[in-house]
Amino acid sequence: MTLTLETRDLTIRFGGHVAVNSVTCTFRPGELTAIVGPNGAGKTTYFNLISGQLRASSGNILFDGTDITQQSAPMRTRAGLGRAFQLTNLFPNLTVEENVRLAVQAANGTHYDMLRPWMVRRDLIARADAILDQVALGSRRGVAATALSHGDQRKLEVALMIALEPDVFMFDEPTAGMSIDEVPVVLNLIAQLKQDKSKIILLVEHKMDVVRSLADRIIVLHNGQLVADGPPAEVIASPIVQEAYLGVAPKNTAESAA
Ligand SMILES: Nc1ncnc2c1ncn2[C@@H]1O[C@H](COP(=O)(O)OP(=O)(O)OP(=O)(O)O)[C@@H](O)[C@H]1O
Repeated sequence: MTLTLETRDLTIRFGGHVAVNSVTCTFRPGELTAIVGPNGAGKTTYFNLISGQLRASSGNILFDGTDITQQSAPMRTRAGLGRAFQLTNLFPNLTVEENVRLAVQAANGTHYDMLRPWMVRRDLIARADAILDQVALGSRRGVAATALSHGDQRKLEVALMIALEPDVFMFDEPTAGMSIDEVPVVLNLIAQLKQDKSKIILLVEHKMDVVRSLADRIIVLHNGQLVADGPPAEVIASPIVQEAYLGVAPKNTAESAA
């Protein structure tokens, strides 16, 4: 059976406000889905529901055929849902290299062989090195996580997610706050991850140029509801998006769509 991630009538209420309203959607491997919509549409809330940071008021989340609606965020991570760590999840005083090695070890913990510790250790070190190169942090390996620039911290967050070898990669505005020269590194990294067609990739993103360059599919949330779903060109051109998304934030999108 193909791996799928599915939300069924997923809903969350904050008091009287329905932030995510009965969203039904299926995500499949080999597809990068961008989740777009105006400010306050419910994108991050939907993301948090999927990763387990928030609990649904009603509806279900199914991952690989299992209902994970009631599972904690760590359980979902172990099951294969990867979300970029916030800095608070890192060891801020450890170096970049130490953080990545710890994540690689955590991912391989169950396979640890007491009789071959050095052999295993060499494998893990090589894996950590490869990930550091992949995210272009090789030259920053000896720097404490807390001393990194904002852009490098975001890269480290992605490195830790890669280390955990998830089936689902979740990116919430991965280039937010980055300097102009840091952005391509992260976009190339996501494009590289897309090459592995066994992965499901979800991306919350405001910048339409980023969405256009990476997405295989776009879903649009508006007032917590799923209002469009399809190939990028089709969704961007649809009247509901022109009105609901581009219409609501003309300045933002006119700039980024240019
Ligand atoms: N913990 C919370 N308590 C109360 N209301 C919340 C909470 N989290 C989110 N909301 C509300 O839910 C709605 C959706 O917020 P959310 O952050 O998911 O939107 P978004 O589409 O990610 O917006 P943005 O693009 O601005 O990040 C907003 O009206 C927000 O104020």
